[in-house]
Amino acid sequence: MDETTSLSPTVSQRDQWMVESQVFQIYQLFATIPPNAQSLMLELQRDKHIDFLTKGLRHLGPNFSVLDANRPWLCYWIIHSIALLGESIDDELHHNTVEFLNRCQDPNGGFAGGPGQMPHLATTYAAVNTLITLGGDKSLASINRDKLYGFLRRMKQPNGGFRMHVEGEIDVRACYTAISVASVLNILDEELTQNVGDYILSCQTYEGGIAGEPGSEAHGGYTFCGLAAMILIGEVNRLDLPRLIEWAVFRQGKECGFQGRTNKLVDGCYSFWQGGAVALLQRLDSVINKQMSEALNISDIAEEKESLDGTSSDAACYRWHEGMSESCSADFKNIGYNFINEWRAKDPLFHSIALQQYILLCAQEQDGGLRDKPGKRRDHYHTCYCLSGLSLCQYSWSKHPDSPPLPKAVLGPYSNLLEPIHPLYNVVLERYREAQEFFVGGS
Ligand SMILES: CC(C)=CCC/C(C)=C/CC/C(C)=C/COP(=O)(O)OP(=O)(O)O
Ligand SMILES: [Zn+2]
Repeated sequence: MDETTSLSPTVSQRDQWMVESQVFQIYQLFATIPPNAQSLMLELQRDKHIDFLTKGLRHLGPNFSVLDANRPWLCYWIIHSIALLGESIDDELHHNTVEFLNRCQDPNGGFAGGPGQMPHLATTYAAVNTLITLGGDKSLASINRDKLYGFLRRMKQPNGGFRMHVEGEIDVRACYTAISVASVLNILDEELTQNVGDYILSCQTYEGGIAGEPGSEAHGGYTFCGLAAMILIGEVNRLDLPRLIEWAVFRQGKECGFQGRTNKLVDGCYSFWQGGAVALLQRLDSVINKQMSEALNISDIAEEKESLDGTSSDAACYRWHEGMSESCSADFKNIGYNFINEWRAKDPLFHSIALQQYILLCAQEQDGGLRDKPGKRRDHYHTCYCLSGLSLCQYSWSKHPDSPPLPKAVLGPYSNLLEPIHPLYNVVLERYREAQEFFVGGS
């Protein structure tokens, strides 16, 4: 390779520079305009977003036929976004959505991507979260929990993981969606949780993040899924949390938003997947401190032992992981179940104002809807996950989910404030509480 070839940029470098230049142009423009114009630029276009979302729930054009096996997802992305904005849909749309999802429910349990299709864990998660978000007895009672439990058991694999559907892939998404619905519907038991922790642990990579499957690359989407699932089953202390934090926080770059994996482009949806993982880690203070102090003690002991008998520090590190699972599991077993009440938040571990800036200035379309990055088109998926990330940012300093954030925590006018979410399930907190009352309190 001659010198010229070695100096020419790679395709990924060019893509990165293009995105940086588009983002910085927006920030430069923002910096040069008067404060009242800045305030307008930072305003969340609530009415336009509601308009874009409600239209999508009533009618979608022929281009959407590619999402025919994802119809409960469209319901979730849209209805959750509307709930985050503090609004709800009218009675007729509410009724029609419950009826539609009921037609997606398989007689043998689980929800399919559309009526007559095969049940799938991802669309089951989307349907359950939608019905919880809609709320009300009719919506909540429409979920056949006994049959759903049977579906989850059929998807369970001997290695601890779950399959997405019959003969489908086994991955960390499947673990999260199965555990999340079982947990929120109060049907989680030992048969479902058995060895899930081993499977997820086998997906934590040398970088510190979590991959979709053992041996793959760490990715924000799977990292959120793996971490949330580990919290829900009370085994989060088994992950190497200091490395996970380091990997996750360094995914926020100079564009102010998050990337999904090392050396890839910023994308608004990772405001939730990565921002959500960091928000969860922020609340695991005591587990992380315990891991760190145990690591220090162990490495002191390891050094001493190595000087005595030449045992390698790798072996000591392995023992540290083994020891952790025994010594901590009793203390932290309940952390998943009590998570929302234990809201012992520290200051955010990510730059919350910078992320809000990316979401409002780069991901928001002034005509409604949010997107991946400047130059891309709005869509319902990115609208949902950009708004979910924005909500996390706004409450990231709050010591308790019920205390409204201080104005300085909310970038732009205070009217930008969204509803708080439960960070493990990504449903609006108030709707989660109603579901808890229905599935746990009442039964
Ligand atoms: C609950 C549930 C079903 C969660 C799904 C989580 C999730 C978003 C997983 C990401 C999947 C993935 C490998 C995307 C990479 O896409 P890419 O290569 O186009 O994007 P990138 O360049 O940003 O990595
Ligand atoms: Zn995206």
